Amino acid sequence: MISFDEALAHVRAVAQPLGKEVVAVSEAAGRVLAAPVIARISSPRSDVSAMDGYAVREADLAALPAQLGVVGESFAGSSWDGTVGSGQCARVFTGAPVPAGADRVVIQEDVRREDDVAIVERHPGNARHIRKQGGDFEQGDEVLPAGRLLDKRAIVAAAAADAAIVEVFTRPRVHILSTGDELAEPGTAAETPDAIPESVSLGVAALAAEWGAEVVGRTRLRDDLRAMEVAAAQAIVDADLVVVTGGASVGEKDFAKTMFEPAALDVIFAKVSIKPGKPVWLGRAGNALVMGLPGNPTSALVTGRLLLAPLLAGLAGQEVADALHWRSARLGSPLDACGARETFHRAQWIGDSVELLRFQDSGAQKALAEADVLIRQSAHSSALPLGSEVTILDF
Ligand SMILES: Nc1nc2c(c(=O)[nH]1)N[C@H]1C(S)=C(S)[C@@H](COP(=O)(O)OP(=O)(O)OC[C@H]3O[C@@H](n4cnc5c(N)ncnc54)[C@H](O)[C@@H]3O)O[C@H]1N2
Ligand code: MOO
Repeated sequence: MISFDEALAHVRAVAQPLGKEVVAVSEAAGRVLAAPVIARISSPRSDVSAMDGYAVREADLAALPAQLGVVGESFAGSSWDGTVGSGQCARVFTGAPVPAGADRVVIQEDVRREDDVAIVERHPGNARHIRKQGGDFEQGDEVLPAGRLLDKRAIVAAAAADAAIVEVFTRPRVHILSTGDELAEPGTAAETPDAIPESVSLGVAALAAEWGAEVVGRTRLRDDLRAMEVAAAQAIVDADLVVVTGGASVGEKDFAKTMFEPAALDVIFAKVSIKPGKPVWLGRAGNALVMGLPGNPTSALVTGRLLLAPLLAGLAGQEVADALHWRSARLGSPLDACGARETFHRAQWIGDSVELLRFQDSGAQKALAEADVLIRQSAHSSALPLGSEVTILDF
């Protein structure tokens, strides 16, 4: 059995971007840049006011009160092209270009207006309230590098660079096959003895979308090998990555790998020394990758988080490491010594420490919803008292 780090090395080796395409910036949120975004304009485009008020000359504030003639008005979107001379000022609003001649803005709360005269009675302080031209970025600057995920913050920067289109990596197409005679569509299990709601594929689909995939299919299969082979043959044509849930272990009807044998499944790894999720596997069939997750819901979501998320990150153009930001936290409950498998405990933030959930069963579903983080504990490591520092991953 291989270790988690060895499994991750296999994932890294196959997690290469699939292709590139050009999309409208308005459709690009959640995608990964395949080329940098270069600014077509500077931001701000010129020196602009940071406040609503009056553009004045600092020298005119040397003797107070200052009485300044209002000679123009500059708005964001329609500037005034005049010049503020000595003893003059111009009305300006937030985001409006500061007229020539002026070197500071006095906020309107510090100005008394009498007809066409603005009166400044007390010195308004040192803040000039002017955003310098190019203070954020200059025309021609690289605003975002290739490889950057266009999250809610980066998409603002891309649009601010005046990009109508961006080059992004194609999204991996994922088909999820869930296996098991006991599985029923949620909402129909109660009527049939021994049936259970098929829950796992919904979580895997949500995880896949979160990591940049396009979920092209979600199919529930009975443990009928012939029908499973047909579904497998179709899925590897329609998708870049097929995720199979369940049937990963050694049961008589565990056909998750067998169903891909007519498609010449090449197994990259099978079984990883982790708890939960030991039966997780990865292979290739035709042009598609195939990842098998254990059927136990907590095992499926933990292995999905640990191995599927990094695989998808890489296929979608990010780094595998982007999906695994390990950090440290304090234990809010003691941890027993670890067994032979590296363990990923489900835990919850309580204040500023992480507490183990009481129910650690790999079949857990309600407790799964309560797990904020995974605590990583090395195989054979000793027990840890409350307050110890541990390595965690957002779940
Ligand atoms: N003799 C052994 N038995 C088992 C071993 C082993 O090494 N030797 N490994 C155990 C471990 S660890 C795990 S994890 C499970 C994984 O088994 P499978 O991947 O074959 O999963 P199934 O048997 O199909 O299902 C397990 C469990 O999960 C429920 N399930 C399955 N799919 C779904 C779904 N889509 N939605 C909701 N629930 C699902 C299923 O009903 C079972 O209760 O094997 C151990 N056994
Ligand atoms: O790996 Mo299984 O998930 O321990 O039950």
